[in-house]
Amino acid sequence: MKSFSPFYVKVPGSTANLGPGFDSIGMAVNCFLTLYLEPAARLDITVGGKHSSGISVQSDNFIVQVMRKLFEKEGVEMPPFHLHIKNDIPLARGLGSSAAAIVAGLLAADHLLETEWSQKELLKKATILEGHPDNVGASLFGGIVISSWDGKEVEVATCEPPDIPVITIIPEQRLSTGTARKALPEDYSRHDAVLSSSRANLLVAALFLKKWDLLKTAMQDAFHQPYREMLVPGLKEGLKKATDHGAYGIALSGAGPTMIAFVKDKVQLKKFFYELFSNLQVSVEMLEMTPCHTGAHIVLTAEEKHSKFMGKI
Ligand SMILES: Nc1ncnc2c1ncn2[C@@H]1O[C@H](COP(=O)(O)OP(=O)(O)O)[C@@H](O)[C@H]1O
Ligand SMILES: N[C@@H](CCOP(=O)(O)O)C(=O)O
Repeated sequence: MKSFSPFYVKVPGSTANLGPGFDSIGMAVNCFLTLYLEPAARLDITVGGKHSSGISVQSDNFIVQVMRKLFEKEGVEMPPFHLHIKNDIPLARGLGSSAAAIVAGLLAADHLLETEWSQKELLKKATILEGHPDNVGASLFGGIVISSWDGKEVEVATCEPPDIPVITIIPEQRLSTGTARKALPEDYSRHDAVLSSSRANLLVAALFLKKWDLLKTAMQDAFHQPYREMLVPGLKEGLKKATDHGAYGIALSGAGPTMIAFVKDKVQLKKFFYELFSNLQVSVEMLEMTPCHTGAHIVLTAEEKHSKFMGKI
C-alpha cells in the first residue's frame, strides 16, 4: 500500500435506546473521539483527552483491532502508522465510547483503503462489529437515528434531535455493555413486548411531532431497563421520579450506568439527582449535553488538502 498523508477522524458519542428503542434508536451527543493518523516506521499509539485512562497503547488497542480486521477482509496489509487517540467520551458509561471507536476505525480504514464504502455499507459493517445498530448509527450519521437490524440487513431513518436541554447523569461506576447485556432475558412475555413496542412507537411519533409532553410515557421501557436496575444504584428511583422533578422524559443511556433526561427545569432536576445520589453515597457528574447534528467524518490536514489540490492523490 502506498504512503498516505496525515488525517483526522472525528466521531460523536451517543445515547442509545432512549428507553424502549432498545437496539434501535440512538442520538449523537456532543462529546467526541478524535483520531489523528500519520505514516510511521512502525505502529505507535498515543492517547489524550478527558477519558484516555485505560485505553491500550499496545497493538491490542480496540481501534487498531477494528482496522486490522477490515484490512484483513480486504486482503490488504495494514500500513504502519502513528495513531493519536483523543477521547472525550466517558468509557463504559453508556455514552457509546466503543461504538465511536468502531466507527472511527471503520472510517480510518475506509480512507486508507480507498474503498469509498457507501453510508449503508459503513452502517452494516459497524453494526456487525458492534452487534446492534443504535449507537454506531448515531455516531456515523449524527442526529437521531432509528434503525432495524435483522442480523443480515439494516434499514435506517433519521430524525432531527429535540431542541430542548439534555442532561446526562453520569455515576462514577463503570459498567461494560457486555455485563449489562448479560442481565437481559432471552424472551419476553406478550404483555411486555406489546407495551414496550407501543411506547417505542409513541417515542418515534413524539420525536417527529416534537410533542415533548409525550416523552414521559414514551421513554418508559420493559425491554431492558427493569433488568438493569440491579446493576445501577439509583436507576429505579431516578427513572420513576425524574419526571416529577423537572424532566419531560428520562431513560438509561445505552447500557448504562448513565441516565439521560430531556429537561424542562434544569435546576430542579439537578437538585433531585444530587440528593438521590448523595443519599446513596455515589459520586455523580451531571453534564448538560447537546445533540450532535453532524456524524463521523474525516478531516484532511493541510498537507493532504494540498496534495489533493495538486492532483497528487
Ligand atoms: N477510544 C477508544 N480506544 C480504544 N478502546 C476504546 C475506546 N473507547 C472505548 N474503548 C473500549 O471500549 C470499552 C468500553 O466499551 P463498552 O463497555 O461498550 O462501553 P460504552 O458504553 O462506553 O461503549 C473500553 O473499556 C475500551 O476497552
Ligand atoms: N442497545 C445497546 C446500547 C449499548 O450502548 P453503549 O453506549 O452502552 O455501548 C444496549 O442497551 O445494550
